[in-house]
Amino acid sequence: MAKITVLVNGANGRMGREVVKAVLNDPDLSLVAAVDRSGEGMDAGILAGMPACGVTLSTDLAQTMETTHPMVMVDFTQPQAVFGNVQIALEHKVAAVVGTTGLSEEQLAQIRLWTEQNATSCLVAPNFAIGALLMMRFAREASRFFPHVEIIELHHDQKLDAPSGTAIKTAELIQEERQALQQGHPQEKELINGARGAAFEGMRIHSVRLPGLVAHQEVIFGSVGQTLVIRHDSINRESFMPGVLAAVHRIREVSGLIYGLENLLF
Ligand SMILES: NC(=O)C1=CN([C@@H]2O[C@H](COP(=O)(O)OP(=O)(O)OC[C@H]3O[C@@H](n4cnc5c(N)ncnc54)[C@H](O)[C@@H]3O)[C@@H](O)[C@H]2O)C=CC1
Ligand SMILES: O=C(O)C1=N[C@H](C(=O)O)C[C@H](O)C1
Repeated sequence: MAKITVLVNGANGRMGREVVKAVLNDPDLSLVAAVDRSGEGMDAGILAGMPACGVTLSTDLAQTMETTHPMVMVDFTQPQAVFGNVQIALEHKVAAVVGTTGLSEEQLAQIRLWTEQNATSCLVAPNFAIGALLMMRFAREASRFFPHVEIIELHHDQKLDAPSGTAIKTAELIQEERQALQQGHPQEKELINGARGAAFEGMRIHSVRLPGLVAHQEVIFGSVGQTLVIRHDSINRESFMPGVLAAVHRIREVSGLIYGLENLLF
């Protein structure tokens, strides 16, 4: 069977380097291009801590697509860049696997249109760790019985967006299931701005940023005389790779926009 050819965008970043390594180690995938705004001309394999692979980093995504013709682009860049990157990929009829967070609902709607216009597909996955998908699924289920809930997400201090994409997706899933509820005391007042976290449909999301952390989330439910805590920890970035690889393998078997890895895998 022919290998799936892959372009990694953001190949010099924390996630991008891990994806390059995972693609190089997968016998059914072929890394044909690596793009990043830093590290131009460096070998992607070496940057990822592997032997040289002969793919050097470039900075121009469109031009690189036109010369290397990848089947799939994997994007782990940054919130301000991802929308434009996805447009370039889909207009070149390259299927996109997107881990970068920060896309708005309006942007997702536009991405859906591009997939339709170009007869291709795009997965936007706020979290590729299978344990995180289960944490979100369990939280959604628990909220049927425990409508009082707060989300605490904890990440490394280089993260650009808050709250995390995972926390937003978790809140959206909970919202689908739980009864409408404005939590907290109606007269509560913040003595310091932001003390109660971000408000989302009557629940609160809290963001912690500290060196030493990777990606962690607790969903805390409270009821009379009991609490339930659902927690997931990514202790390294390898935790995301089985999900990324599964998405690269499957993305061309589907069409349109898929939001959430669970909708491709489960
Ligand atoms: N969906 C998931 O499971 C996960 C998602 N993420 C998300 O992935 C994104 C990247 O995270 P990290 O790798 O930690 O960040 P990072 O800052 O380590 O890497 C981003 C890389 O993208 C490059 N870059 C930025 N703008 C670019 C552009 N316009 N064109 C080409 N390259 C560009 C940077 O030079 C950098 O090398 C973030 O949005 C983060 O939230 C991170 C971990 C897991
Ligand atoms: O920036 C990160 O690191 C992560 N970002 C994603 C998010 O915003 O949810 C996924 C994971 O939490 C790691």
